[in-house]
Amino acid sequence: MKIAIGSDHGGYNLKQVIMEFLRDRGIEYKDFGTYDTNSCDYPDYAHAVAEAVLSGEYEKGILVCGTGIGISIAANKVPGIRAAHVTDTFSAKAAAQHNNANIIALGERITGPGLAIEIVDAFLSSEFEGGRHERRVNKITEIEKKYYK
Ligand SMILES: O=C(CO)[C@H](O)[C@H](O)COP(=O)(O)O
Repeated sequence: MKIAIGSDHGGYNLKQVIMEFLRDRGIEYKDFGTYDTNSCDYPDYAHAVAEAVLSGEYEKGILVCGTGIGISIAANKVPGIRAAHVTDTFSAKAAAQHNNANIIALGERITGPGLAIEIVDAFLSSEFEGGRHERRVNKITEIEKKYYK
């Protein structure tokens, strides 16, 4: 599994913790920035990670900003992206199993490093269950198609 990861300055430190976890687990990843704690704009990194996931080269994405909110909103503007802003492991698991989320977004100013690792682990180790959930996810795609030509 290859993971695309990105953050703004507000998520930079938590991203380092998550990347260490991925390295320890032997999970391949690419960091799409930002590469320091200088103030920057989260949509830039949301967009880069969203495109990387859409390209098919990366199976899932992880985004971090201060709250996880802005960076998930921005990623969700990209058709085909289902970015779930999560603050607990139950949601992280359900995001994969029910929503077929291809990105999770976390907030460094909200979620501590220990919980963040558990959230990432839950997301990466859970799979889409299909069935009734597939019908619902397909309806999300239908909505997208109405607005993005
Ligand atoms: O959480 C975020 C977006 O949802 C950003 O990380 C946050 O808004 C950055 O704030 P500041 O420029 O004050 O560090």
